[in-house]
Amino acid sequence: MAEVGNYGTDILGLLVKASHDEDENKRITVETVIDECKAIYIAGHETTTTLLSWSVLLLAIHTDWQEEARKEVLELFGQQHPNAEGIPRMKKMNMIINESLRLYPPIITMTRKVQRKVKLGQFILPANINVTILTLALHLDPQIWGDDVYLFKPERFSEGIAKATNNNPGVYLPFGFGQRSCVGMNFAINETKIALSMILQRYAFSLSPTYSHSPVQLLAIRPQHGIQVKLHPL
Ligand code: HEM
Repeated sequence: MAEVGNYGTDILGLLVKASHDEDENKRITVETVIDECKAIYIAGHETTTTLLSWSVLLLAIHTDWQEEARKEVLELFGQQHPNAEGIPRMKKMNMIINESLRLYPPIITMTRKVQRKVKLGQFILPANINVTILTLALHLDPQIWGDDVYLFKPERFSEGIAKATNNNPGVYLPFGFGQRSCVGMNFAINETKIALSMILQRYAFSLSPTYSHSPVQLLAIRPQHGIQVKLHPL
């Protein structure tokens, strides 16, 4: 139990603490606390769920990578729950997640407001317009990724994101870029690694013939009819 006045150090605790700040100028309203909770819930739930779903689809199709991932999970954790020492050492899993996020970024566009008139390449952008960045178009550009751009090839990321993008961080944006990039990135990646590991420890899975491919944008890009896989207990 938290003591009175001690709200804990998780995000909710920090928000509640800020709503009780003695300095009126720093204090936030209860409405702001509620808004922030809604933002975190919405930004954090759909996105991670869809990443996990598309990763399962890709591994159900590419069973060679599923085997590679399972081998890594069993080497690191055996049948134990994934732990804090092993999770950062998951190289194959990282490659698979990076490639899933390239092909199926849950958030496919981002918007930035132009604060003041600025020259961007050959364009002059006036102040107060919104610029939309097409994440998906960048992720599927053959000039950046090569002619095999539509293929699931986690080996692109075998030497990290910088190498895969030729040191151009602006072409791979699953979590955005700059000061307003995703605050939940590490949390989401760890959560996905844990969930996938626990599935791989227990089941082999293959794509069901009833699956029908139909990505649809409902906030995040999600599979319209779900993802049906056949589970084979190990
Ligand atoms: C696979 C999972 C996720 C993906 C793909 C994702 C993607 C993104 C993207 C593209 C942005 C916009 C960044 C920008 O404009 O540069 C964003 C912002 C944000 N994300 Fe995530 N996100 C994920 C998980 C999460 C989780 C788990 C949380 C919270 C626990 C979260 C909280 C937020 C918040 C609060 C923002 C707004 C940040 C700001 O405006 O300063 N996200 N996310």
